[in-house]
Amino acid sequence: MMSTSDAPLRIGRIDYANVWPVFHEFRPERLECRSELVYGMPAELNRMLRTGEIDVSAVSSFAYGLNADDYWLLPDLSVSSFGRVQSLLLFVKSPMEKVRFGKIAMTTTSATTVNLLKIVMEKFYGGRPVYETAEPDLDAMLERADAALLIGDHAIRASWREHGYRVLDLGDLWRLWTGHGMTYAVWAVRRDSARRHPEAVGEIYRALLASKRRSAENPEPLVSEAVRRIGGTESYWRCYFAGLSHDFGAKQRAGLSLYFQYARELGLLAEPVSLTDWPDAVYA
Ligand SMILES: C=C(O[C@@H]1C=C(C(=O)O)C=C[C@H]1O)C(=O)O
Repeated sequence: MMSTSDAPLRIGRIDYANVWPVFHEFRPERLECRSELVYGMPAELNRMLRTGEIDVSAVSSFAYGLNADDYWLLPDLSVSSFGRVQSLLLFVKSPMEKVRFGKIAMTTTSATTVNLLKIVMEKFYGGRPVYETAEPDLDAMLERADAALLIGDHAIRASWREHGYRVLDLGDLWRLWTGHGMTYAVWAVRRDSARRHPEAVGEIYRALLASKRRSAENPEPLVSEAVRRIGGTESYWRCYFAGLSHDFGAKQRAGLSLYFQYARELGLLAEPVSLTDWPDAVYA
């Protein structure tokens, strides 16, 4: 399904707090072009961007890697970290000795982090666990598995509980083993949509950058909204947002390129991935 030229452009918004700094001040109704937001979990938006049900979206970087020939990156937007993220968490029930060759339950909502976990377990820890995907419910996952991977707000809420498990932060592990940062999500536009609507995509892109800039200057509105909508303390959310980077410069690109290289080495990706920016972004 592809949008026709008079249909509104559909913009995917990941329904997790990690993208708020880019979307918080973004108001599609104030734009000249017709556009609408579509909320979803990363895995749903990944699928919708692939089928053309949406035109531009924050998606898992792994999903970009799978479809790089059909997408362009909106430059300088990402969800990245240089170390600890606090929302990409492996909850470990059994000793790591057992987890390495045991069973790991992984949330259905992710594409980047499930493959990051495979890289960490197989390449760095020399393990070969069995993976299964499951709805993001920590107790149900750990009834049947030695460890469970949650991302986003599901991971944050679970980390606040008195759960008694050991917790590994995937951003931390990646940094520890590689020395690099990691990019979990990027903003991608379908090439066919961008060719049909370059001006609208430019307007949307400028508005996203402006929203990101405002949130970086003053994260306090995000912090209060997160406390109100999700819970936790102001200091938790200040630290959470400060630990994320929403830029996509040389350092983020280096970390993501290494991830794609390792994913290929493990057969998780069939082709090498090049990071190709939307060529008209220079005019936006
Ligand atoms: C930092 C995060 O990054 C995310 C992880 C994703 C993935 O694993 O596919 C996709 C988008 C982001 O939501 C997070 O979920 O907390």
